[in-house]
Amino acid sequence: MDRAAKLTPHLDRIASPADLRGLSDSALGDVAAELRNEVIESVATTGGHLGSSLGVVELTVALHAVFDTPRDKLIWDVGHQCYPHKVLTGRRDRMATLRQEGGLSGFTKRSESQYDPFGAAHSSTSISAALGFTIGRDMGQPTGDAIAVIGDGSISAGMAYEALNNAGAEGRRMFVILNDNEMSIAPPVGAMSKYLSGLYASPLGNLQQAAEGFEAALPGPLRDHARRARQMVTGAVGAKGTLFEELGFQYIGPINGHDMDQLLGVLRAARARATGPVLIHCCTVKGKGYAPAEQSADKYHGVGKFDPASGAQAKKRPNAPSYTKVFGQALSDLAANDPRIVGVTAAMPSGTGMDIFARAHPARMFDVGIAEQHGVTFAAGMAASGLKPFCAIYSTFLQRGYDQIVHDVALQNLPVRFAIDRAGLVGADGATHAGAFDVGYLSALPNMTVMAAGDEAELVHMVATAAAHDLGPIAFRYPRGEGEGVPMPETGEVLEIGKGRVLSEGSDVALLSFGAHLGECRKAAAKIEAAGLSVTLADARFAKPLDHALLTRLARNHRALITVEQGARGGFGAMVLHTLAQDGLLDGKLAIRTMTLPDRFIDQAAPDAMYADAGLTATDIAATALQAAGADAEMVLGALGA
Ligand SMILES: Cc1ncc(C[n+]2csc(CCOP(=O)(O)OP(=O)(O)O)c2C)c(N)n1
Ligand SMILES: CC(=O)[C@@H](O)[C@H](O)COP(=O)(O)O
Ligand SMILES: [Mg+2]
Repeated sequence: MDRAAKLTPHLDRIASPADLRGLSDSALGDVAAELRNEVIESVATTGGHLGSSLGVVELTVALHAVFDTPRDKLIWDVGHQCYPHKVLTGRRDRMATLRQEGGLSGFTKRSESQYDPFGAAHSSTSISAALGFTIGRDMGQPTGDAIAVIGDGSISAGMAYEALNNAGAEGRRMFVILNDNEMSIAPPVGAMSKYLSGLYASPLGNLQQAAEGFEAALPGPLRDHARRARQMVTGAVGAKGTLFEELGFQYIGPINGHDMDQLLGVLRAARARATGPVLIHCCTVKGKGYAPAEQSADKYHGVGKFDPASGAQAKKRPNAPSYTKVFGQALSDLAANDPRIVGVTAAMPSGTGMDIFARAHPARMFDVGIAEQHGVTFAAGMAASGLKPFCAIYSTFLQRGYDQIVHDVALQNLPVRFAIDRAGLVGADGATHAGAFDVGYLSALPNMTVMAAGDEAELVHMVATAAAHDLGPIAFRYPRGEGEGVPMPETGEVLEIGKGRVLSEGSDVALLSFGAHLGECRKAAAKIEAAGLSVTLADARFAKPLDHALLTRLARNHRALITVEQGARGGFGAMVLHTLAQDGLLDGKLAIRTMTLPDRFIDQAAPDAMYADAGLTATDIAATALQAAGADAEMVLGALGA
């Protein structure tokens, strides 16, 4: 993109936030206007979280202009709205690398910049982190004020209340900016959303807003008198404090988060006067200033590359249905004949396919907001009542509800069905969103059944199996994106719990796949056979309970047994090792290798590149198998086409 052609004279002068602090208020407005266009043009070439970023352009400029970042700690909740922040904090020239291998993260990240004091991506952590920094400041650490910017969706999560509760009680000076754009990924749900809308619809709210606007325009001493008068009036009419004031925060707002004068006035006043925790309620528009985003239902929450002139997104034709769509449709079909099936999502109906289910069964899909902990125990209550709840939560976000899975579901042996999307490596969202740990953290639980779909047809069978399984909790995992393009069954067959399947018989090497790396294992098998060894390829289907008969057969009849999974150590391969040891099959004759994700976090890249980085390509699998089977180096190199 030819920068000269874009004419951003004001933005060009901003090498760091310090350069904002010498500008006039109107010049700051000019920077914001150019910054918005910069974000649109940049995300058009990379894709990413456009809507949220456009909603905080003025807020970002004002926060960096008023506060002394990086000494003052600006903490973005989720961090998906941080693109304007990244442009202003020295990363403008790297925005073209956003969410790509070796490039900028799509979220804030400590290792990326001193202006990113706290990493994010999972929501609702910013107030807790800000309070932590505040304690640090008060105990003499070299840090200034802490400012958490949290959205109306993110503030619906329990963790945010834990933090508000604690911060309100601590009573220490810190700032929370509630960025209220009346959107989560989908339109917001929950009583909190209604409450916030009420705050700026209330007559008092409007009066307060008018008074504050008037106040902010007054010169210093007069402004103090006006403020005191307003507080007396609101006090006199017995104005009920907002929830936030009841929790010990000074509440300011609602203010217009796109009005630079209001923002600057309120932030300057708050910074000058705050002696305790302050919450500034900022009303913004998700996708602000870009018609295609403002007009779209999801406000361009997450977009691919697009034409900035029209907003038209580059749509590539899928080769196969996505696992998400296959799940949503399979569940909808089953629910048509089973009134006990209900669905639960935590603010991600479209991401999980629960939107498909909701269109078919609107009264049976429950969106609990960003509240995975509540969602799991809510589903447990449904199961205890006799319903068949399908709790559809991404692997990475399910981590948020782990104790609820242990304590409320597994321990009580309640038949909650967990539909775990985004299992394995997810690509552009990087390490924070990797679905790496669910197999380990679920297989460790008594009563839990853990499945993984080898392809999209297997997913249909697993949905049917889960629906039929009333004996206790059951989970099935599947990756982000398209399936393998295999023939699809008319309906799902109910699988025998704990039984795997053999896809091809051999005698030298056994490849035991768990989940969607089955395709890569097929390619590896071909390479191993090309090297002259015969291969048994099996799909375990279950990590718990394991198929002991299959394991015994593979262990007894092969020189080498290789397990492969799209997950971290401590998952499927570990379960196999436990079982082989218990079954006395670790006799020293069998060469065993467990192929997992490595013991490190893997940054964003295309999924194939991430799996290559993880050492899980077909070539890696073949090399591992051949070496385990005692093939000489020449044979291995030959097989690898090296
Ligand atoms: C624990 C967790 N659950 C779900 C998500 C997925 N997610 C990312 S952004 C988002 C919506 C956030 O809404 P809001 O805080 O209002 O921010 P906005 O996008 O409106 O700026 C969700 C659900 C997440 N990042 N973390
Ligand atoms: C910011 C966030 O956490 C979500 O928007 C997430 O990026 C969605 O992931 P998918 O794109 O895989 O649905
Ligand atoms: Mg929002």
